[in-house]
Amino acid sequence: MYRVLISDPLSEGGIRPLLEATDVETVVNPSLSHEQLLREIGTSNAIIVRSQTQVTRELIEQAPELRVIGRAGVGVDNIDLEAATEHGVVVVNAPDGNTISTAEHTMAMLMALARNIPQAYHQLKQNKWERKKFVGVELKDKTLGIVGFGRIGKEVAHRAKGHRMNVVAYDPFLTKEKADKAGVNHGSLEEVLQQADFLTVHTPLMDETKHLINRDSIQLMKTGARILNCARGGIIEEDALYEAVKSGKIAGAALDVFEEEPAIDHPLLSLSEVIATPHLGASTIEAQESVATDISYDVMELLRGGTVRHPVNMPSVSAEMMERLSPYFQLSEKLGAFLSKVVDGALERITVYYSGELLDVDTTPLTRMAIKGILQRYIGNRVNDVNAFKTASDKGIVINEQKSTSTKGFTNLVRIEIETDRETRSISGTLLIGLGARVVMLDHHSIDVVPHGHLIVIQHKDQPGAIGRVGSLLAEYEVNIATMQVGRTNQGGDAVMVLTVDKEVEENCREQLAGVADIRQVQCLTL
Ligand SMILES: NC(=O)C1=CN([C@@H]2O[C@H](COP(=O)(O)OP(=O)(O)OC[C@H]3O[C@@H](n4cnc5c(N)ncnc54)[C@H](O)[C@@H]3O)[C@@H](O)[C@H]2O)C=CC1
Ligand SMILES: O=C(O)CCC(=O)C(=O)O
Repeated sequence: MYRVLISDPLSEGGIRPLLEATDVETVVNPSLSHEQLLREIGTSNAIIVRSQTQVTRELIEQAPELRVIGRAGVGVDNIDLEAATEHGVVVVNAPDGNTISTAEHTMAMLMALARNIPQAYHQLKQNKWERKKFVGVELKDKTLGIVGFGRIGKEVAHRAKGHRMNVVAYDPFLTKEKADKAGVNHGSLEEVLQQADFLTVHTPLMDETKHLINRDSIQLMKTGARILNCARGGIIEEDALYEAVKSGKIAGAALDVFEEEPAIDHPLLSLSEVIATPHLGASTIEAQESVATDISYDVMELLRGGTVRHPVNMPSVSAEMMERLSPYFQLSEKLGAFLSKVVDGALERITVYYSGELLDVDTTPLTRMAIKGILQRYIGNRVNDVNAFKTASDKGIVINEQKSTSTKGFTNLVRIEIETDRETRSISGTLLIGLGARVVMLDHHSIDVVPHGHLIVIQHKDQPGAIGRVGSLLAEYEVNIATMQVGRTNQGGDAVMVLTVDKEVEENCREQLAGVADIRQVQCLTL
Protein backbone atom coordinates (compact mmCIF):
# COMPACT_ATOMS: atom_id res chain seq x y z
CA MET A 1 0.00 0.00 0.00
CA TYR A 2 1.41 3.40 -0.97
CA ARG A 3 0.83 6.44 1.24
CA VAL A 4 0.30 9.75 -0.55
CA LEU A 5 0.14 13.00 1.41
CA ILE A 6 -1.60 16.00 -0.17
CA SER A 7 -0.61 19.09 1.80
CA ASP A 8 -2.06 21.92 -0.35
CA PRO A 9 -5.65 22.46 -1.53
CA LEU A 10 -6.24 20.41 -4.68
CA SER A 11 -9.34 19.90 -6.81
CA GLU A 12 -11.38 17.06 -5.34
CA GLY A 13 -12.43 15.86 -8.78
CA GLY A 14 -8.82 15.88 -9.89
CA ILE A 15 -7.53 13.68 -7.09
CA ARG A 16 -10.33 11.14 -7.50
CA PRO A 17 -8.00 8.63 -9.25
CA LEU A 18 -5.87 8.60 -6.09
CA LEU A 19 -8.84 8.37 -3.73
CA GLU A 20 -10.23 5.46 -5.68
CA ALA A 21 -6.99 3.50 -6.11
CA THR A 22 -7.07 0.35 -3.99
CA ASP A 23 -3.30 0.31 -3.52
CA VAL A 24 -3.07 3.93 -2.32
CA GLU A 25 -3.87 5.48 1.04
CA THR A 26 -4.39 9.20 0.37
CA VAL A 27 -4.10 11.64 3.25
CA VAL A 28 -5.50 15.08 2.39
CA ASN A 29 -4.63 17.83 4.85
CA PRO A 30 -3.92 21.32 3.52
CA SER A 31 -3.65 22.91 6.95
CA LEU A 32 -0.83 21.03 8.63
CA SER A 33 1.48 22.86 11.00
CA HIS A 34 5.21 22.51 10.30
CA GLU A 35 5.55 19.88 13.04
CA GLN A 36 2.57 17.92 11.72
CA LEU A 37 3.97 18.06 8.21
CA LEU A 38 7.32 16.70 9.41
CA ARG A 39 5.48 13.85 11.13
CA GLU A 40 3.14 13.08 8.23
CA ILE A 41 5.84 13.06 5.58
CA GLY A 42 7.87 10.62 7.68
CA THR A 43 5.68 7.69 6.64
CA SER A 44 4.63 8.89 3.19
CA ASN A 45 5.82 7.52 -0.13
CA ALA A 46 4.70 10.62 -2.01
CA ILE A 47 3.74 14.19 -1.29
CA ILE A 48 1.67 16.35 -3.63
CA VAL A 49 1.84 20.13 -3.29
CA ARG A 50 0.89 23.35 -5.08
CA SER A 51 2.93 26.45 -4.29
CA GLN A 52 2.22 26.87 -0.58
CA THR A 53 4.03 23.90 0.94
CA GLN A 54 7.77 24.48 0.98
CA VAL A 55 9.34 21.09 0.37
CA THR A 56 12.63 21.85 2.06
CA ARG A 57 15.73 19.74 2.65
CA GLU A 58 14.65 19.37 6.27
CA LEU A 59 11.35 17.88 5.14
CA ILE A 60 12.97 15.55 2.61
CA GLU A 61 15.50 14.34 5.18
CA GLN A 62 12.65 13.45 7.55
CA ALA A 63 11.09 11.21 4.91
CA PRO A 64 12.93 7.92 4.53
CA GLU A 65 10.05 6.36 2.56
CA LEU A 66 9.58 9.30 0.20
CA ARG A 67 9.92 8.40 -3.48
CA VAL A 68 7.95 11.10 -5.28
CA ILE A 69 7.23 14.81 -4.88
CA GLY A 70 4.38 15.84 -7.13
CA ARG A 71 3.80 19.49 -8.01
CA ALA A 72 0.24 20.17 -9.17
CA GLY A 73 1.34 23.00 -11.46
CA VAL A 74 4.48 24.29 -13.17
CA GLY A 75 6.86 26.15 -10.84
CA VAL A 76 9.05 23.96 -8.63
CA ASP A 77 10.85 26.81 -6.85
CA ASN A 78 9.14 25.72 -3.58
CA ILE A 79 10.88 22.33 -3.79
CA ASP A 80 14.53 21.74 -2.87
CA LEU A 81 15.46 19.92 -6.07
CA GLU A 82 19.04 19.32 -5.01
CA ALA A 83 17.97 17.63 -1.79
CA ALA A 84 15.34 15.58 -3.64
CA THR A 85 17.89 14.41 -6.21
CA GLU A 86 20.46 13.59 -3.53
CA HIS A 87 17.90 11.45 -1.74
CA GLY A 88 16.74 9.78 -4.91
CA VAL A 89 13.30 11.34 -4.79
CA VAL A 90 11.68 11.97 -8.17
CA VAL A 91 10.13 15.39 -8.59
CA VAL A 92 7.36 15.50 -11.14
CA ASN A 93 5.15 18.42 -12.18
CA ALA A 94 2.01 19.00 -14.21
CA PRO A 95 2.97 21.85 -16.51
CA ASP A 96 0.26 21.58 -19.17
CA GLY A 97 -2.92 21.98 -17.18
CA ASN A 98 -2.69 25.61 -16.11
CA THR A 99 -1.13 27.24 -19.19
CA ILE A 100 -4.36 28.66 -20.59
CA SER A 101 -5.62 29.90 -17.22
CA THR A 102 -2.35 31.71 -16.52
CA ALA A 103 -2.22 33.22 -20.00
CA GLU A 104 -5.83 34.38 -19.63
CA HIS A 105 -5.05 35.83 -16.21
CA THR A 106 -2.10 37.71 -17.72
CA MET A 107 -4.43 39.16 -20.37
CA ALA A 108 -6.95 40.10 -17.68
CA MET A 109 -4.17 41.89 -15.78
CA LEU A 110 -2.93 43.54 -18.96
CA MET A 111 -6.34 44.99 -19.71
CA ALA A 112 -7.02 45.93 -16.12
CA LEU A 113 -3.65 47.69 -15.99
CA ALA A 114 -4.23 49.55 -19.28
CA ARG A 115 -7.69 50.75 -18.18
CA ASN A 116 -7.19 51.19 -14.41
CA ILE A 117 -10.11 48.87 -13.76
CA PRO A 118 -9.23 47.84 -10.16
CA GLN A 119 -8.57 51.43 -9.10
CA ALA A 120 -11.79 52.73 -10.70
CA TYR A 121 -13.79 49.88 -9.20
CA HIS A 122 -12.35 50.60 -5.78
CA GLN A 123 -13.35 54.28 -6.01
CA LEU A 124 -16.84 53.49 -7.22
CA LYS A 125 -17.35 51.04 -4.38
CA GLN A 126 -16.59 53.98 -2.13
CA ASN A 127 -19.33 55.92 -3.92
CA LYS A 128 -16.85 58.10 -5.82
CA TRP A 129 -17.72 58.69 -9.51
CA GLU A 130 -14.28 59.59 -10.87
CA ARG A 131 -13.74 59.60 -14.65
CA LYS A 132 -10.87 61.98 -15.37
CA LYS A 133 -8.54 60.19 -13.01
CA PHE A 134 -8.84 56.87 -14.82
CA VAL A 135 -8.05 57.63 -18.43
CA GLY A 136 -6.29 54.58 -19.79
CA VAL A 137 -4.37 53.54 -22.90
CA GLU A 138 -5.31 51.31 -25.83
CA LEU A 139 -3.51 48.05 -26.44
CA LYS A 140 -3.79 48.26 -30.24
CA ASP A 141 -0.45 49.08 -31.88
CA LYS A 142 1.36 48.98 -28.54
CA THR A 143 4.33 46.65 -28.18
CA LEU A 144 4.13 43.79 -25.75
CA GLY A 145 7.57 42.56 -24.73
CA ILE A 146 7.57 38.95 -23.59
CA VAL A 147 10.49 37.54 -21.63
CA GLY A 148 10.20 33.75 -21.54
CA PHE A 149 8.53 32.29 -24.61
CA GLY A 150 7.47 28.91 -23.26
CA ARG A 151 3.97 27.52 -22.88
CA ILE A 152 2.44 30.56 -21.19
CA GLY A 153 4.50 33.18 -23.03
CA LYS A 154 3.35 31.77 -26.38
CA GLU A 155 -0.32 31.74 -25.35
CA VAL A 156 -0.05 35.33 -24.15
CA ALA A 157 1.51 36.33 -27.50
CA HIS A 158 -1.33 34.66 -29.38
CA ARG A 159 -3.94 36.56 -27.37
CA ALA A 160 -2.07 39.89 -27.56
CA LYS A 161 -1.99 39.60 -31.33
CA GLY A 162 -5.78 39.27 -31.18
CA HIS A 163 -5.70 42.74 -29.60
CA ARG A 164 -3.56 43.87 -32.55
CA MET A 165 -0.51 44.43 -30.38
CA ASN A 166 3.02 44.07 -31.74
CA VAL A 167 4.77 41.31 -29.90
CA VAL A 168 8.51 41.06 -29.38
CA ALA A 169 9.86 38.13 -27.44
CA TYR A 170 13.10 36.98 -25.89
CA ASP A 171 13.89 33.46 -24.79
CA PRO A 172 17.29 31.74 -25.00
CA PHE A 173 15.58 28.96 -27.01
CA LEU A 174 13.72 31.28 -29.36
CA THR A 175 15.28 31.46 -32.81
CA LYS A 176 14.30 33.98 -35.48
CA GLU A 177 12.74 31.10 -37.43
CA LYS A 178 10.58 29.99 -34.49
CA ALA A 179 9.57 33.59 -33.79
CA ASP A 180 8.52 34.07 -37.43
CA LYS A 181 6.46 30.89 -37.22
CA ALA A 182 4.72 32.18 -34.08
CA GLY A 183 4.13 35.55 -35.76
CA VAL A 184 6.18 37.53 -33.23
CA ASN A 185 9.36 39.58 -33.47
CA HIS A 186 12.51 38.10 -32.11
CA GLY A 187 14.71 40.28 -29.93
CA SER A 188 17.52 40.17 -27.44
CA LEU A 189 16.60 40.89 -23.83
CA GLU A 190 17.83 44.48 -24.27
CA GLU A 191 15.78 44.94 -27.44
CA VAL A 192 12.65 43.61 -25.77
CA LEU A 193 13.16 45.95 -22.82
CA GLN A 194 13.77 48.95 -25.08
CA GLN A 195 10.78 48.32 -27.34
CA ALA A 196 8.12 47.28 -24.83
CA ASP A 197 5.17 49.49 -23.90
CA PHE A 198 4.08 46.58 -21.73
CA LEU A 199 6.58 44.03 -20.48
CA THR A 200 5.48 40.63 -19.22
CA VAL A 201 7.73 37.91 -17.80
CA HIS A 202 7.02 34.18 -18.15
CA THR A 203 10.22 32.45 -17.10
CA PRO A 204 10.70 30.07 -14.18
CA LEU A 205 12.35 31.50 -11.07
CA MET A 206 15.88 30.11 -10.96
CA ASP A 207 19.32 31.47 -10.08
CA GLU A 208 19.66 32.76 -13.67
CA THR A 209 16.32 34.57 -13.64
CA LYS A 210 16.41 36.00 -10.12
CA HIS A 211 16.16 39.78 -10.55
CA LEU A 212 16.39 39.36 -14.31
CA ILE A 213 14.45 42.61 -14.44
CA ASN A 214 16.42 44.92 -12.15
CA ARG A 215 17.34 48.59 -11.81
CA ASP A 216 19.61 48.52 -14.85
CA SER A 217 17.12 46.74 -17.06
CA ILE A 218 14.30 49.06 -16.04
CA GLN A 219 16.52 52.00 -17.06
CA LEU A 220 16.58 50.56 -20.59
CA MET A 221 12.78 50.70 -20.80
CA LYS A 222 10.66 53.53 -22.24
CA THR A 223 9.49 56.07 -19.72
CA GLY A 224 5.83 55.35 -19.09
CA ALA A 225 6.07 51.64 -19.91
CA ARG A 226 4.13 49.15 -17.77
CA ILE A 227 5.30 45.86 -16.26
CA LEU A 228 3.46 42.60 -15.53
CA ASN A 229 4.51 39.59 -13.52
CA CYS A 230 2.24 36.55 -13.50
CA ALA A 231 5.19 34.14 -13.28
CA ARG A 232 7.14 34.35 -10.02
CA GLY A 233 8.03 36.96 -7.48
CA GLY A 234 11.76 37.53 -7.61
CA ILE A 235 12.10 37.60 -11.41
CA ILE A 236 11.52 41.35 -11.09
CA GLU A 237 13.50 43.09 -8.37
CA GLU A 238 10.73 44.50 -6.16
CA ASP A 239 12.70 47.45 -4.70
CA ALA A 240 13.75 48.54 -8.18
CA LEU A 241 10.16 48.32 -9.41
CA TYR A 242 8.92 50.29 -6.41
CA GLU A 243 11.41 53.09 -7.12
CA ALA A 244 10.65 53.09 -10.83
CA VAL A 245 6.89 53.41 -10.24
CA LYS A 246 7.43 56.05 -7.59
CA SER A 247 9.62 58.08 -9.95
CA GLY A 248 7.19 57.78 -12.87
CA LYS A 249 9.69 55.87 -15.02
CA ILE A 250 7.23 52.99 -14.97
CA ALA A 251 3.58 54.02 -15.34
CA GLY A 252 2.14 50.99 -13.64
CA ALA A 253 2.55 47.35 -12.75
CA ALA A 254 0.32 44.30 -12.50
CA LEU A 255 1.52 41.61 -10.13
CA ASP A 256 0.10 38.19 -9.43
CA VAL A 257 3.18 36.99 -7.57
CA PHE A 258 5.59 38.28 -4.93
CA GLU A 259 9.01 37.40 -3.60
CA GLU A 260 7.40 36.47 -0.31
CA GLU A 261 3.91 35.13 -0.23
CA PRO A 262 1.44 35.80 1.20
CA ALA A 263 2.32 39.43 0.44
CA ILE A 264 0.71 41.41 3.21
CA ASP A 265 1.53 45.09 3.81
CA HIS A 266 3.85 44.99 0.83
CA PRO A 267 5.28 48.42 -0.15
CA LEU A 268 4.30 47.86 -3.80
CA LEU A 269 0.68 47.45 -2.75
CA SER A 270 0.72 50.95 -1.31
CA LEU A 271 1.18 52.41 -4.80
CA SER A 272 -2.04 53.27 -6.65
CA GLU A 273 -0.34 52.47 -10.01
CA VAL A 274 0.22 48.89 -8.92
CA ILE A 275 -2.63 46.40 -9.30
CA ALA A 276 -2.36 42.93 -7.87
CA THR A 277 -3.94 39.53 -7.32
CA PRO A 278 -2.92 36.95 -4.70
CA HIS A 279 -1.24 34.37 -6.99
CA LEU A 280 -4.41 33.52 -8.90
CA GLY A 281 -2.88 32.73 -12.31
CA ALA A 282 -3.77 29.07 -12.14
CA SER A 283 -6.85 29.44 -9.99
CA THR A 284 -9.63 28.30 -12.29
CA ILE A 285 -11.84 25.27 -11.94
CA GLU A 286 -10.52 23.89 -15.21
CA ALA A 287 -6.81 24.38 -14.45
CA GLN A 288 -7.08 22.99 -10.94
CA GLU A 289 -8.95 19.90 -12.05
CA SER A 290 -6.51 19.37 -14.89
CA VAL A 291 -3.27 19.70 -12.85
CA ALA A 292 -4.67 17.59 -10.01
CA THR A 293 -5.69 14.82 -12.42
CA ASP A 294 -2.34 14.89 -14.23
CA ILE A 295 -0.31 14.80 -11.03
CA SER A 296 -2.47 12.08 -9.45
CA TYR A 297 -1.90 9.77 -12.41
CA ASP A 298 1.81 10.49 -12.63
CA VAL A 299 2.44 10.01 -8.91
CA MET A 300 0.61 6.67 -8.98
CA GLU A 301 2.48 5.66 -12.12
CA LEU A 302 5.84 6.42 -10.48
CA LEU A 303 4.98 4.62 -7.25
CA ARG A 304 3.99 1.57 -9.26
CA GLY A 305 7.33 1.60 -11.05
CA GLY A 306 6.17 3.19 -14.29
CA THR A 307 7.44 6.22 -16.14
CA VAL A 308 6.03 9.74 -16.26
CA ARG A 309 5.67 12.52 -18.78
CA HIS A 310 7.18 15.42 -16.85
CA PRO A 311 9.98 14.41 -14.49
CA VAL A 312 11.74 17.53 -13.22
CA ASN A 313 14.95 16.17 -11.74
CA MET A 314 15.74 13.61 -14.37
CA PRO A 315 15.81 14.10 -18.11
CA SER A 316 12.47 13.43 -19.71
CA VAL A 317 12.46 10.82 -22.43
CA SER A 318 9.96 11.01 -25.27
CA ALA A 319 7.31 8.28 -25.35
CA GLU A 320 8.79 6.97 -28.61
CA MET A 321 12.30 6.82 -27.18
CA MET A 322 11.00 5.25 -23.98
CA GLU A 323 9.43 2.47 -26.03
CA ARG A 324 12.78 1.78 -27.70
CA LEU A 325 14.85 1.98 -24.53
CA SER A 326 12.72 0.40 -21.82
CA PRO A 327 13.45 -3.24 -22.80
CA TYR A 328 17.13 -2.45 -22.17
CA PHE A 329 16.61 -0.99 -18.70
CA GLN A 330 16.68 -4.36 -16.99
CA LEU A 331 19.58 -5.59 -19.12
CA SER A 332 21.72 -2.57 -18.17
CA GLU A 333 20.86 -2.77 -14.49
CA LYS A 334 21.46 -6.54 -14.30
CA LEU A 335 24.78 -6.30 -16.13
CA GLY A 336 25.86 -3.56 -13.71
CA ALA A 337 24.74 -5.59 -10.69
CA PHE A 338 26.47 -8.74 -12.00
CA LEU A 339 29.80 -7.02 -12.64
CA SER A 340 29.76 -5.12 -9.33
CA LYS A 341 29.48 -8.42 -7.49
CA VAL A 342 32.53 -9.98 -9.10
CA VAL A 343 34.84 -6.98 -9.27
CA ASP A 344 37.41 -6.38 -6.57
CA GLY A 345 38.71 -3.04 -5.24
CA ALA A 346 37.57 0.57 -4.97
CA LEU A 347 35.64 1.82 -7.99
CA GLU A 348 37.44 4.44 -10.06
CA ARG A 349 35.85 4.48 -13.50
CA ILE A 350 32.78 3.00 -15.16
CA THR A 351 32.55 2.95 -18.95
CA VAL A 352 29.46 1.77 -20.76
CA TYR A 353 29.71 0.93 -24.45
CA TYR A 354 26.70 0.62 -26.71
CA SER A 355 26.55 -0.86 -30.18
CA GLY A 356 24.21 -2.23 -32.84
CA GLU A 357 20.66 -0.93 -32.50
CA LEU A 358 21.76 1.32 -29.64
CA LEU A 359 24.24 3.29 -31.74
CA ASP A 360 21.87 6.06 -32.77
CA VAL A 361 19.84 6.60 -29.59
CA ASP A 362 20.41 8.68 -26.46
CA THR A 363 21.52 5.93 -24.11
CA THR A 364 21.90 8.14 -20.99
CA PRO A 365 18.89 6.49 -19.30
CA LEU A 366 20.54 3.07 -19.80
CA THR A 367 23.83 4.29 -18.34
CA ARG A 368 21.87 5.56 -15.36
CA MET A 369 20.39 2.08 -14.86
CA ALA A 370 23.82 0.46 -15.21
CA ILE A 371 25.27 2.77 -12.54
CA LYS A 372 22.29 2.09 -10.30
CA GLY A 373 22.89 -1.67 -10.70
CA ILE A 374 26.57 -1.26 -9.84
CA LEU A 375 26.21 1.10 -6.88
CA GLN A 376 23.42 -0.89 -5.27
CA ARG A 377 25.98 -3.42 -4.16
CA TYR A 378 27.62 -0.73 -2.03
CA ILE A 379 24.79 1.51 -0.89
CA GLY A 380 21.64 -0.53 -1.38
CA ASN A 381 18.48 1.22 -2.44
CA ARG A 382 19.82 4.65 -1.50
CA VAL A 383 20.85 4.82 -5.14
CA ASN A 384 18.17 4.90 -7.78
CA ASP A 385 17.72 6.15 -11.31
CA VAL A 386 17.24 9.74 -10.12
CA ASN A 387 20.46 10.11 -8.16
CA ALA A 388 22.66 7.51 -9.89
CA PHE A 389 24.93 10.00 -11.72
CA LYS A 390 25.15 12.36 -8.76
CA THR A 391 25.90 9.54 -6.32
CA ALA A 392 28.67 8.23 -8.59
CA SER A 393 30.21 11.67 -9.01
CA ASP A 394 29.96 12.39 -5.27
CA LYS A 395 31.99 9.25 -4.74
CA GLY A 396 34.59 10.39 -7.24
CA ILE A 397 33.76 7.71 -9.80
CA VAL A 398 34.31 8.79 -13.40
CA ILE A 399 31.49 7.81 -15.74
CA ASN A 400 31.98 7.44 -19.49
CA GLU A 401 29.55 6.47 -22.15
CA GLN A 402 30.77 5.36 -25.57
CA LYS A 403 29.28 4.13 -28.81
CA SER A 404 31.10 1.26 -30.45
CA THR A 405 30.75 -0.38 -33.85
CA SER A 406 31.87 -3.74 -32.47
CA THR A 407 28.68 -5.81 -32.15
CA LYS A 408 30.32 -9.29 -31.91
CA GLY A 409 27.52 -10.45 -34.21
CA PHE A 410 24.66 -9.33 -31.94
CA THR A 411 21.97 -6.90 -33.09
CA ASN A 412 22.47 -4.96 -29.87
CA LEU A 413 25.22 -5.05 -27.29
CA VAL A 414 25.80 -3.33 -23.96
CA ARG A 415 29.27 -3.66 -22.49
CA ILE A 416 30.18 -2.37 -19.05
CA GLU A 417 33.76 -1.99 -17.93
CA ILE A 418 34.69 -1.21 -14.35
CA GLU A 419 38.15 -0.02 -13.38
CA THR A 420 39.07 -0.25 -9.71
CA ASP A 421 42.31 0.38 -7.88
CA ARG A 422 43.04 -3.36 -8.27
CA GLU A 423 41.68 -4.55 -11.60
CA THR A 424 39.63 -3.86 -14.72
CA ARG A 425 36.74 -6.17 -15.49
CA SER A 426 33.99 -6.16 -18.06
CA ILE A 427 30.70 -7.77 -18.91
CA SER A 428 28.66 -7.71 -22.11
CA GLY A 429 25.02 -8.46 -22.61
CA THR A 430 22.39 -8.45 -25.28
CA LEU A 431 18.65 -8.46 -25.51
CA LEU A 432 17.36 -11.43 -27.49
CA ILE A 433 13.94 -10.86 -29.03
CA GLY A 434 11.41 -13.03 -27.21
CA LEU A 435 14.05 -14.43 -24.84
CA GLY A 436 15.12 -11.40 -22.82
CA ALA A 437 18.48 -10.41 -21.37
CA ARG A 438 21.59 -12.55 -21.80
CA VAL A 439 25.14 -12.13 -20.52
CA VAL A 440 27.27 -13.03 -23.50
CA MET A 441 30.74 -12.19 -22.24
CA LEU A 442 32.51 -11.96 -18.92
CA ASP A 443 35.89 -10.30 -19.42
CA HIS A 444 37.18 -11.99 -22.57
CA HIS A 445 35.22 -15.26 -22.10
CA SER A 446 32.15 -15.94 -24.23
CA ILE A 447 29.23 -17.32 -22.22
CA ASP A 448 25.44 -17.40 -22.48
CA VAL A 449 23.80 -16.78 -19.12
CA VAL A 450 20.43 -15.39 -18.04
CA PRO A 451 21.30 -12.70 -15.45
CA HIS A 452 18.81 -13.84 -12.87
CA GLY A 453 18.66 -15.88 -9.67
CA HIS A 454 21.56 -17.50 -7.81
CA LEU A 455 24.80 -17.64 -9.78
CA ILE A 456 28.27 -19.05 -9.11
CA VAL A 457 31.15 -17.57 -11.08
CA ILE A 458 34.28 -19.72 -11.00
CA GLN A 459 37.62 -18.66 -12.45
CA HIS A 460 39.72 -21.73 -13.12
CA LYS A 461 42.33 -23.35 -15.30
CA ASP A 462 40.92 -25.30 -18.23
CA GLN A 463 41.79 -28.85 -17.06
CA PRO A 464 39.91 -32.16 -17.35
CA GLY A 465 37.86 -32.93 -14.23
CA ALA A 466 37.27 -29.35 -13.05
CA ILE A 467 33.59 -29.38 -13.97
CA GLY A 468 33.08 -32.83 -12.41
CA ARG A 469 34.65 -31.80 -9.12
CA VAL A 470 32.47 -28.69 -8.90
CA GLY A 471 29.35 -30.75 -9.65
CA SER A 472 30.16 -33.33 -6.95
CA LEU A 473 30.85 -30.70 -4.31
CA LEU A 474 27.63 -28.85 -5.00
CA ALA A 475 25.73 -32.14 -4.81
CA GLU A 476 27.19 -32.73 -1.32
CA TYR A 477 25.59 -29.42 -0.28
CA GLU A 478 22.38 -30.32 -2.09
CA VAL A 479 22.78 -27.40 -4.46
CA ASN A 480 21.01 -28.25 -7.70
CA ILE A 481 22.59 -26.90 -10.88
CA ALA A 482 20.06 -25.42 -13.30
CA THR A 483 22.47 -24.29 -16.03
CA MET A 484 26.20 -24.34 -16.55
CA GLN A 485 28.29 -22.36 -19.01
CA VAL A 486 32.02 -22.65 -19.56
CA GLY A 487 34.05 -20.11 -21.46
CA ARG A 488 37.76 -20.35 -22.14
CA THR A 489 40.28 -18.43 -24.15
CA ASN A 490 42.32 -21.44 -25.26
CA GLN A 491 42.70 -25.09 -24.37
CA GLY A 492 44.42 -25.44 -21.00
CA GLY A 493 44.30 -21.68 -20.42
CA ASP A 494 42.16 -19.41 -18.25
CA ALA A 495 38.50 -20.36 -18.13
CA VAL A 496 35.33 -19.23 -16.44
CA MET A 497 32.43 -21.37 -15.30
CA VAL A 498 29.09 -19.67 -14.64
CA LEU A 499 26.47 -21.83 -12.96
CA THR A 500 22.86 -21.01 -12.22
CA VAL A 501 21.76 -22.86 -9.10
CA ASP A 502 18.43 -23.30 -7.37
CA LYS A 503 19.41 -21.97 -3.97
CA GLU A 504 21.84 -19.60 -2.34
CA VAL A 505 25.26 -21.14 -1.79
CA GLU A 506 26.48 -21.34 1.83
CA GLU A 507 29.84 -19.76 2.65
CA ASN A 508 31.25 -23.20 3.64
CA CYS A 509 30.41 -24.58 0.26
CA ARG A 510 31.95 -21.58 -1.50
CA GLU A 511 35.16 -21.97 0.50
CA GLN A 512 35.41 -25.68 -0.38
CA LEU A 513 34.86 -24.89 -4.04
CA ALA A 514 37.60 -22.27 -3.87
CA GLY A 515 39.93 -24.96 -2.46
CA VAL A 516 39.47 -27.32 -5.41
CA ALA A 517 42.59 -27.82 -7.55
CA ASP A 518 42.91 -25.45 -10.54
CA ILE A 519 40.18 -23.16 -9.22
CA ARG A 520 41.42 -19.60 -8.69
CA GLN A 521 38.33 -17.78 -7.48
CA VAL A 522 34.71 -18.54 -6.61
CA GLN A 523 32.10 -15.82 -6.35
CA CYS A 524 28.46 -16.38 -5.48
CA LEU A 525 25.87 -13.79 -6.33
CA THR A 526 22.14 -13.33 -6.44
CA LEU A 527 20.54 -11.10 -9.06
N1 LIG B 1 0.90 32.79 -11.52
C1 LIG B 1 0.64 31.52 -11.56
O1 LIG B 1 -0.28 31.04 -10.91
C2 LIG B 1 1.46 30.64 -12.42
C3 LIG B 1 2.78 30.93 -12.63
N2 LIG B 1 3.53 30.09 -13.42
C4 LIG B 1 4.94 30.45 -13.62
O2 LIG B 1 5.15 30.67 -15.00
C5 LIG B 1 6.40 30.10 -15.36
C6 LIG B 1 6.39 29.76 -16.84
O3 LIG B 1 5.49 28.69 -17.07
P1 LIG B 1 5.49 27.92 -18.48
O4 LIG B 1 5.35 28.89 -19.58
O5 LIG B 1 4.50 26.84 -18.36
O6 LIG B 1 6.94 27.34 -18.47
P2 LIG B 1 7.82 26.90 -19.70
O7 LIG B 1 8.91 26.07 -19.17
O8 LIG B 1 6.97 26.36 -20.78
O9 LIG B 1 8.44 28.29 -20.22
C7 LIG B 1 9.42 28.99 -19.55
C8 LIG B 1 10.31 29.63 -20.60
O10 LIG B 1 11.21 30.50 -19.95
C9 LIG B 1 12.39 30.48 -20.71
N3 LIG B 1 13.52 31.02 -19.98
C10 LIG B 1 14.30 30.41 -19.06
N4 LIG B 1 15.27 31.24 -18.65
C11 LIG B 1 15.10 32.40 -19.32
C12 LIG B 1 15.79 33.64 -19.33
N5 LIG B 1 16.87 33.86 -18.56
N6 LIG B 1 15.33 34.61 -20.15
C13 LIG B 1 14.26 34.41 -20.94
N7 LIG B 1 13.56 33.25 -20.97
C14 LIG B 1 13.99 32.27 -20.17
C15 LIG B 1 12.56 29.02 -21.04
O11 LIG B 1 13.45 28.83 -22.13
C16 LIG B 1 11.15 28.61 -21.36
O12 LIG B 1 10.89 28.69 -22.75
C17 LIG B 1 6.53 28.90 -14.43
O13 LIG B 1 7.87 28.56 -14.22
C18 LIG B 1 5.86 29.35 -13.17
O14 LIG B 1 6.80 29.85 -12.26
C19 LIG B 1 3.00 29.01 -14.03
C20 LIG B 1 1.69 28.69 -13.85
C21 LIG B 1 0.83 29.45 -12.99
O1 LIG C 1 -0.90 26.19 -7.47
C1 LIG C 1 -1.11 27.35 -7.83
O2 LIG C 1 -2.19 27.89 -7.77
C2 LIG C 1 0.04 28.13 -8.39
C3 LIG C 1 0.36 27.70 -9.76
C4 LIG C 1 1.71 28.08 -10.12
O3 LIG C 1 2.23 29.08 -9.70
C5 LIG C 1 2.49 27.19 -10.99
O4 LIG C 1 1.91 26.24 -11.52
O5 LIG C 1 3.68 27.45 -11.14
